[in-house]
Amino acid sequence: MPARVAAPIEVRGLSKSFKNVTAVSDLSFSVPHGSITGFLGPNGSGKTTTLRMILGLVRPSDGTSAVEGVPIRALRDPARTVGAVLDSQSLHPARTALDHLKVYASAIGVPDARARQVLALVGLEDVAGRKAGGFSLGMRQRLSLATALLGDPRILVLDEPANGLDPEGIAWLREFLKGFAASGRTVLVSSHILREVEQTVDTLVIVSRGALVYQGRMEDLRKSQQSRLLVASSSPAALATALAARGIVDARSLADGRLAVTGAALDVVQSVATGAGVTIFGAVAEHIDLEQLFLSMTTGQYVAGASAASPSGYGPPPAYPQQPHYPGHPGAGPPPGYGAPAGYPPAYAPHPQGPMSGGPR
Ligand SMILES: Nc1ncnc2c1ncn2[C@@H]1O[C@H](COP(=O)(O)OP(=O)(O)OP(=O)(O)O)[C@@H](O)[C@H]1O
Repeated sequence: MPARVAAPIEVRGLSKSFKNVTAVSDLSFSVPHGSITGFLGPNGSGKTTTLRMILGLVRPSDGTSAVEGVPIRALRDPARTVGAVLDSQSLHPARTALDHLKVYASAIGVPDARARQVLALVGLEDVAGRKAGGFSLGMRQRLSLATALLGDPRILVLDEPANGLDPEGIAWLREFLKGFAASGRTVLVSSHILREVEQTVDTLVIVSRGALVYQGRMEDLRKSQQSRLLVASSSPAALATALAARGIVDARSLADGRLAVTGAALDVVQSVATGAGVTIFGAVAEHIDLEQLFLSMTTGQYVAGASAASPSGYGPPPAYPQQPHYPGHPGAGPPPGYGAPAGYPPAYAPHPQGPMSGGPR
């Protein structure tokens, strides 16, 4: 029997509390080899803390994490194994892109020539001699990524790399990551916006309040989306009764008088209506998009799609507007630094972080 190949990243029962804040709670998941795994969750749901624990920068309160089967500190060649971009520090503003990379190249023991190679990989070769202080956010993100690539790692860990990028930057990142994974390598990328990574990731780990709410393939999540028919008829009550008699029990009245029917095709609804003497005036299919599904998983809140007249009767009763959830800040709204406008205040500036830099907190 072939030996079991260790997952690129595996966490088991990982937990972290900061004083009275539980940031991560009994979290287990594994990142499949060759995947682009999206690590999704709202602000404050414990993503950064988890990534920092995986990278050995935060000491777990409980549980374990492994990179290619071993704790990160036991890796023989960490820079060749995993490259990371976290958002904790800023680039030195007075240092050129090339110099910045050379400093890191020397720290991890790779030749200076690699600095130019990674600049080319991220499309920054033309600005190699420019100071990072004058870089746009997108350029800084690319430079951070270039730094993470210096060791030619098999695994990339990226914390919200699309944050603040324009659509062109996001498209570029998507293609870059797909190319990286297509070469048999693995990506773990966090985001608080599913739509932002929807076209990039093939596997999902979704967390809410520090705990796992979904792990699986993107494709399976898509398939699990149920669409419903919004039916306008001469008698919604009679139609609901007739549908129930045919075993179609998920039919709910909407505030606008339509019936929302789940689990039946239009021709079936039409034939049941005809049999019951009910006239159908019109029907539209409502599709729940993934972002709404994501919101319902992570906040317990269902937000109606644009095509829906009303969300009533669908999922948990929505209370509009609903406060986002910030663990550790019950009812207090966002903690300082959260919900910051687009653009990177210094505390959020991305920074490539070699897995061995800094000690665990
Ligand atoms: N060093 C720390 N000291 C105290 N509390 C912390 C610390 N780091 C994180 N937390 C708290 O832990 C919780 C999870 O934070 P974390 O940054 O891991 O979430 P996140 O999902 O990455 O959020 P975001 O998307 O906003 O970065 C939050 O309530 C946060 O305030």
